[in-house]
Amino acid sequence: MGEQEFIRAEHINKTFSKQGKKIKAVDDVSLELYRGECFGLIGESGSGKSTLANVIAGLEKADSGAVYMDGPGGKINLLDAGNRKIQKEYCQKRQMIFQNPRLSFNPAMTIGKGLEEGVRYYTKIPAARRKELALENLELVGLKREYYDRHSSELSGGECQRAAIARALMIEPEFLICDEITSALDVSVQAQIMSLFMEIQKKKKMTCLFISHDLALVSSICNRIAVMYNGKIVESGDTKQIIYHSSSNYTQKLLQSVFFADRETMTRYERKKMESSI
Ligand SMILES: Nc1ncnc2c1ncn2[C@@H]1O[C@H](COP(=O)(O)OP(=O)(O)OP(=O)(O)O)[C@@H](O)[C@H]1O
Repeated sequence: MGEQEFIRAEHINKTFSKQGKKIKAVDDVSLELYRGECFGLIGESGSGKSTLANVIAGLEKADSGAVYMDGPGGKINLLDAGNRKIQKEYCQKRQMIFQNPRLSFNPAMTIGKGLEEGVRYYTKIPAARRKELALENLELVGLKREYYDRHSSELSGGECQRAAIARALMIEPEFLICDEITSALDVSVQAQIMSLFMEIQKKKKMTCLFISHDLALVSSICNRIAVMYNGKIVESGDTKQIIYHSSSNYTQKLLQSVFFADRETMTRYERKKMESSI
């Protein structure tokens, strides 16, 4: 049976203006994600990954392009600004996890209340059940129930990213967008967060757009990847195919720097994952 399409971005363009200069952050990008897959988006810093993700998430307005998903009566364009109902429904289906987990939480609010925010906004679930849900999700990510009453400043970086994952799971999203979720963490903590993330993604069968500049990490968890450079997707498809038979000079350079030059500086976890993935 063929893969079932979950979301499709078509001809996305986004330009920023900075000090009178135009920066083409995303340049005519099209991308398709299958239901339940973890799709990797890689590329160096400034290549446009976050901007593309923000457009797909509905957090950034594109200059042009469309993002299609199944809706009542057929495909709907999520970028259709006129349709607030569609946008609210989509926001309930997707969640983002960012590089800096502390920014996911209001420092004045307890972790528990931070977890409950989305549920309070999107659903009519009563307060007692909201609290139960928050406690259940804290447990799911390996945090004790007492973290419910703590503040983000009282958590380590890794604990805070666990809490951010729990927060993202609260409204049971179908689609997770993960933007460099381990880059701000210590190497040993990165491995723990990655195995937690992979376990949850598989268990909940969520579709995921996983963004990272770390090709070794992405190739260890994603069967399909896209490589971005200068706002464009220079290559996309099967991860192994791209690693072994890349047709793009840029990907080849990226591969050389990650898999060969940096081999010595890789952590044992990264090396093991990379080697088992190719
Ligand atoms: N709000 C903004 N205003 C002006 N320029 C921006 C803005 N956001 C991004 N850019 C520019 O757009 C380009 C793409 O940035 P983007 O953050 O999408 O890249 P990235 O691949 O995610 O990089 P990183 O891995 O460092 O996060 C960069 O040149 C960046 O400076």
